[in-house]
Amino acid sequence: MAENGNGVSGVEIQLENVTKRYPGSREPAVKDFNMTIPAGKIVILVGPSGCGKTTTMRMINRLIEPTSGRITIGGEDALKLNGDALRRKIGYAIQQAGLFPHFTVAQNISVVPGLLGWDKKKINDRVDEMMDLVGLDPAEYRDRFPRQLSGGQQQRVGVARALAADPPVLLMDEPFGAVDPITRGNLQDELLRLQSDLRKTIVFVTHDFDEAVKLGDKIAVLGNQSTIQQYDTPEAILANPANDMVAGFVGAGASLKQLTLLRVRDVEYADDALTVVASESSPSELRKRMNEAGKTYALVLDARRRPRRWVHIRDLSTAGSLAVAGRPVGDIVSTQSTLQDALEAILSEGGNAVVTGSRGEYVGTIDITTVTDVLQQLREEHDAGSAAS
Ligand SMILES: Nc1ncnc2c1ncn2[C@@H]1O[C@H](COP(=O)(O)OP(=O)(O)OP(=O)(O)O)[C@@H](O)[C@H]1O
Repeated sequence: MAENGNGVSGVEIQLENVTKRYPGSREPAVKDFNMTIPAGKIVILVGPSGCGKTTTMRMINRLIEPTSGRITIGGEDALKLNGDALRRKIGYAIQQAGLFPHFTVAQNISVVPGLLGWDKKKINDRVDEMMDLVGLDPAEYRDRFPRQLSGGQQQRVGVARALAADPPVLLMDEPFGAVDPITRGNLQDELLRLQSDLRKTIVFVTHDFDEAVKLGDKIAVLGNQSTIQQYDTPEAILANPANDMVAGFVGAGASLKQLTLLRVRDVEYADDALTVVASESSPSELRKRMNEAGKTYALVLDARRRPRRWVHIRDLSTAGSLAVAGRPVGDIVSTQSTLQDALEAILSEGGNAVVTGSRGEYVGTIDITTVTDVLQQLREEHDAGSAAS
């Protein structure tokens, strides 16, 4: 795919005065919709059930024909593109992956390249490349049928299929709606990782505001008939909801949600834990050091300085070696983790969560007061902001 500078392969989409009136309905499902979707960004459409999100999105790839209005994709009139051109330009991934049940994974991923008449070798290479991209080993999964995959794996195949013809635009309709929350979080992380390389223009529909905040460069909060209530960055929407409807959607936990926008590296975490490399010391030496430093807890590291165990000074009188003293470190966060992840780790650890650097090495610890201080500061900034406006 040709890139238009800065590694962006996506193109701008414009919707102008787009209306959809379904036959037999009195009111249009989408009324006079105007939006510019910037090239190479993820734009999320959120809003209550039935507000018109899916109708709006499907008009972009003409699965639904607009009643009136104009849609351009990279400057070209979408309503004038033929089927092949649309498929080349727009990938489409939906909830429950929408895979053909009697096609193998490879055949599913090959559908659009096949329609576009690519030769066999090119298609085969592309299948392997796409499977690697979404983290499925081709040797193992190529010839499986969808029913032989987990829900998360099916979604990955759905994304691979949508990307197979390397379209500049990707439409995703609740693509992770049908999987459990942990798999969903993983799929979201993978999409962000993919997008940092691919820089497609992605339009993504979801009910889930947290998902919107995590994934979106911009979020459009839609009301009935797809009326745009607010179209802005997640930060701006969280800090200043435009009206009561948006505020309701954002929810009372708005400042908590802002924790998903901040990373551990952005805050001042502590780096004063007493640490010891297990193979370089003994329980009695460590006890002496802890007494001198006035610490009741120490963190035992392995030879590569990765955190392994928490020990209380009491554990040291009975332990034979530091490799087995105390208890294993549980949830760990990295400097890249969001404060939301850090908060969960702190709660599950029941105190300090260990922070690691890029190679998994100890760099510090973070506790609940760090998080509550940040929340307090966000609230004060928000109050000052609303007082000023
Ligand atoms: N084929 C159709 N014929 C008639 N009305 C339709 C059709 N498809 C959707 N609608 C109506 O258009 C409106 C918008 O539907 P749409 O599916 O776009 O909403 P949505 O925001 O995506 O909803 P959800 O979040 O529940 O999927 C709804 O009132 C729906 O009943």
